[in-house]
Amino acid sequence: MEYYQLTDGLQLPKLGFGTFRLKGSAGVKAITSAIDQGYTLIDTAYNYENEGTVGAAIRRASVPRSQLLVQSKLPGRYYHYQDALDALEESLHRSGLDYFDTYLLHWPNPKKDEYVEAWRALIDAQKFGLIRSIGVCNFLPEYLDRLQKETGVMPVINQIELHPYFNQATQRAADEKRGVLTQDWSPLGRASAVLNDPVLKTIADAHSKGVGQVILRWDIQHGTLPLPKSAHASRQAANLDVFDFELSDDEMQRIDDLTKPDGRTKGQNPATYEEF
Ligand SMILES: NC(=O)C1=CN([C@@H]2O[C@H](COP(=O)(O)OP(=O)(O)OC[C@H]3O[C@@H](n4cnc5c(N)ncnc54)[C@H](OP(=O)(O)O)[C@@H]3O)[C@@H](O)[C@H]2O)C=CC1
Ligand SMILES: O=C(O)C(=O)[C@@H](O)[C@H](O)C(=O)CO
Repeated sequence: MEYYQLTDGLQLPKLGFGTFRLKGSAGVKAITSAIDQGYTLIDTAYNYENEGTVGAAIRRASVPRSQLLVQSKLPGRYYHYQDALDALEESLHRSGLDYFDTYLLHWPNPKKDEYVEAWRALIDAQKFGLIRSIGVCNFLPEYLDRLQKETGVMPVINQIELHPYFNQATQRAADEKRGVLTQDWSPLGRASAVLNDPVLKTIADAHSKGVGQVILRWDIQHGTLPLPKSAHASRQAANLDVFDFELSDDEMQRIDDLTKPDGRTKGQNPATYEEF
């Protein structure tokens, strides 16, 4: 595995595991399988209602907790300061963990305008030792700058929707300029049409790889960290097996050219979409 170093010093693997919709005993089985196969960064969220499932999988897996990186997220309904700390403690309790390695604000919800207060809670939770690194999801450049301006602390991670049909070139550059690592949610486009794209298929065939593997390799060569989810051991293994080939500049460009202005999978524009 190769690693990124966050600006606060924490190292993250270049690829992690998404867990949205992995719940209950089937979820425990799937997440245990992912860890046993080599995933060390596990992405969950309060709103996935599966932090207990993630904790159970970690206790069953063959890798000690100290060698894993667990990432969860604070939902928008808990952005008042004390609510945020209480929700974080509840998430830790549900997962049976003493700390999260990384912890993110889930959505900016700009109309509600509470994300700065929530950010102050994360800054303090980090000081209390409940979280190692703090970040955000779905933050536009102006929201990142506001956090820096009002609290003096820039997030180290911004997790955003990113796949070949919505490649986020502008947001990626904005994150990089600010020293923020971009993580990619729905990197496989939630198993939508992108997985059958003919350009991706041609490139995949040229490398004797699958389309999913080409997408994840493209993410990593852009310096971002994809979080593919799969309930199936064989796909989990395939999605991790992306470190033995390299896309050429021309192939990278051909994939970049697939982006579409309205390429979001569910139209969730963080300037207008709100989630609590
Ligand atoms: N911060 C945020 O706002 C958000 C964060 N996330 C995070 O990002 C993670 C990933 O995004 P997600 O929306 O789950 O979607 P993904 O883009 O990871 O796609 C998951 C889908 O692709 C299928 N799949 C996985 N691997 C392959 C493969 N190699 N070939 C073909 N199909 C495959 C899966 O099926 P199967 O399971 O049957 O294998 C599943 O249906 C989430 O699980 C979550 O952790 C997601 C959305 C928003
Ligand atoms: O999965 C997540 O992390 C989300 O933020 C959700 O909004 C997800 O994108 C979704 O599709 C909810 O319908």
